[in-house]
Amino acid sequence: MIDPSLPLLDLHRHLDGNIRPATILDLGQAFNMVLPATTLEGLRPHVQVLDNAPDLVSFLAKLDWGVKVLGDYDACRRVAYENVEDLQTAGIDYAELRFSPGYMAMSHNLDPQGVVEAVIDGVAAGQRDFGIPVKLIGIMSRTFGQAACERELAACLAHQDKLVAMDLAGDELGFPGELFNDHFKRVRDAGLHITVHAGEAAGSDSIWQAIRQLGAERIGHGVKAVEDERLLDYLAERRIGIESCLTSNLQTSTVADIAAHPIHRFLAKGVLACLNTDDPAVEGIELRHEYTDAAARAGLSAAQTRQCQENALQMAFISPAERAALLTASAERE
Ligand SMILES: O=c1[nH]cnc2c1ncn2[C@@H]1O[C@H](CO)[C@@H](O)[C@H]1O
Ligand SMILES: [Zn+2]
Repeated sequence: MIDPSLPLLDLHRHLDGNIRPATILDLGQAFNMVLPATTLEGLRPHVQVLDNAPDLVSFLAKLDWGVKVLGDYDACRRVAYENVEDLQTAGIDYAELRFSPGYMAMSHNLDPQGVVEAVIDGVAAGQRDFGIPVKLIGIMSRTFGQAACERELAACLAHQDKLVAMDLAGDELGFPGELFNDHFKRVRDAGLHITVHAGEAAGSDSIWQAIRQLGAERIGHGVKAVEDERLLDYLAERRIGIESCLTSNLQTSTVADIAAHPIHRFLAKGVLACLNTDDPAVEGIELRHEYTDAAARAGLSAAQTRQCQENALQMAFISPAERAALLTASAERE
């Protein structure tokens, strides 16, 4: 359930995991590309998870067509802009949109730094037109190795004043966090916030690693924290929040069933956990679905979903004044 007197925040949302199927068709045509289908219905099974994927890497393959059609910087600008429009349609009051410039640049040999600029530009135009506050998080896609992540990091740091944080995403089992210790030292030196995808495909050790070696202040997914009581205590004490994504965790087979998701354990332990979408277009869901259907299936009460809304407000990479403004705006809506 969503409490309308509190703001609705999406803190874990991949901009490049939320490219509209209609836009994929349109851009595919504009760049003379052969897509697997020429109609929306035909394209859907190639860009959306219809049956749960057997594992994370198979799930992630569904994001590929979205970035394959990014033939120039205008295309990147367009998807960034449409992402802000989607926030308005979804009734979201504030979002942190994350993106992997190297992944977006890859298919057409774009310059990752040009992609960063186009995304910043498209989101700024979206904010002007739709009036939704948005912050950007740069992603290093671990799937493509250390050198590719160095290029992504350099592209992001060239515009670090326009980004609020850095993240590490992609194939967690194939590319453990240890490979990226030096990258995150540079992120810390730059003074950006840090959130890391951890404990999704790999176990609780990966979460400890993200906190102790990478400097994570928040954890994306963190499902496997439930294996380690000491870690749960540590997360609660240090107020390291968990960005939960219930439907995503089902679709990647991280959990067998939403009813088995550990979010209620996190909340019972006093861990700051909140609900998020992850890759809305690929999953075929929006944040409202997570707060209503998925939350109900996870066994969350109205008090607990309200707690998630409050936790998101605590976890967001915003100033006290920005937090107060979000609270005032939602209170006035009542
Ligand atoms: O649920 C997820 N877990 C791990 N990585 C993800 C997830 N969703 C998307 N990406 C990764 O994020 C980058 C694009 O923003 C890509 O590397 C994609 O594979
Ligand atoms: Zn994610």
